Amino acid sequence: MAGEPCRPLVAFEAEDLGHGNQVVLSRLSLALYPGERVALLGPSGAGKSTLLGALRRRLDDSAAWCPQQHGLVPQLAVYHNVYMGRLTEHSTLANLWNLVRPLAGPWREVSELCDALGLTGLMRRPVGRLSGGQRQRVAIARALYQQRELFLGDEPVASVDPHQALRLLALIEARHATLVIALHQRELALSHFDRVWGLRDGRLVIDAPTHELTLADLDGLYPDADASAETPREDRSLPMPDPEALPCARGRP
Ligand SMILES: Nc1ncnc2c1ncn2[C@@H]1O[C@H](COP(=O)(O)OP(=O)(O)OP(=O)(O)O)[C@@H](O)[C@H]1O
Repeated sequence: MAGEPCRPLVAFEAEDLGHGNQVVLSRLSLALYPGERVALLGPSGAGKSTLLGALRRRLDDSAAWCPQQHGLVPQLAVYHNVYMGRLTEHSTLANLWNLVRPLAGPWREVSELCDALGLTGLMRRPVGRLSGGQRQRVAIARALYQQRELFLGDEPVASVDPHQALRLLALIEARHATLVIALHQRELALSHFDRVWGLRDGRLVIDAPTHELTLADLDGLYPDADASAETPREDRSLPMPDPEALPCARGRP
């Protein structure tokens, strides 16, 4: 109903996230709303993968997952690696048969995805014989093949050129209503996402719509960034929005 606050797909309220006894992100509060495209930024080790892992556990089967270490099997062909995105949807027998003789339906679907991702003609090539950028695209193809509403990506466009990064993001966006993507390209974060979550020093220090942010705000996340940013870092830490005040639009406006 108009005027009703929309419900987040997932929310954390003052939660500690980490590994075993090690807290990486302390007292983390954030919410992901339907339709949002979120760029997750922060220096190496800030906790981006840790947060994505926690989101993934909460969202379970509703999220397609494109991990940083692609998790591809180098000995297997591109087709088989992409097919693994939906391995659990088929019977063991079908999966075994598919290894020997690819199933017609999945072959056609994977082939279309590979064409869209610039992997035409590589369906039978073992992943171990691909370039880094090609492997990255296979990992994206496998995540797209899962056909979920939500996409979680850990630096899925890290090892491709800027032009290709745009194309890949467009493909991901076209197939998913909601995205959370870790990346290091700050300009891309501002130009192609609705919202930024910025991590630094074990905290979420930015949680804001991109139209309220500048490159200098994002530079402040990185200790090595140009110190010419004019605003002191304390002032660039943006408060959490009040979910009650947020109508449902493309995520929250
Ligand atoms: N499986 C793990 N077990 C224990 N500690 C871990 C594990 N994975 C990550 N860490 C630690 O958690 C902290 C955050 O790591 P994380 O991988 O989440 O950062 P990141 O922002 O994704 O970094 P990068 O940009 O380098 O991928 C680091 O100190 C890291 O050493």
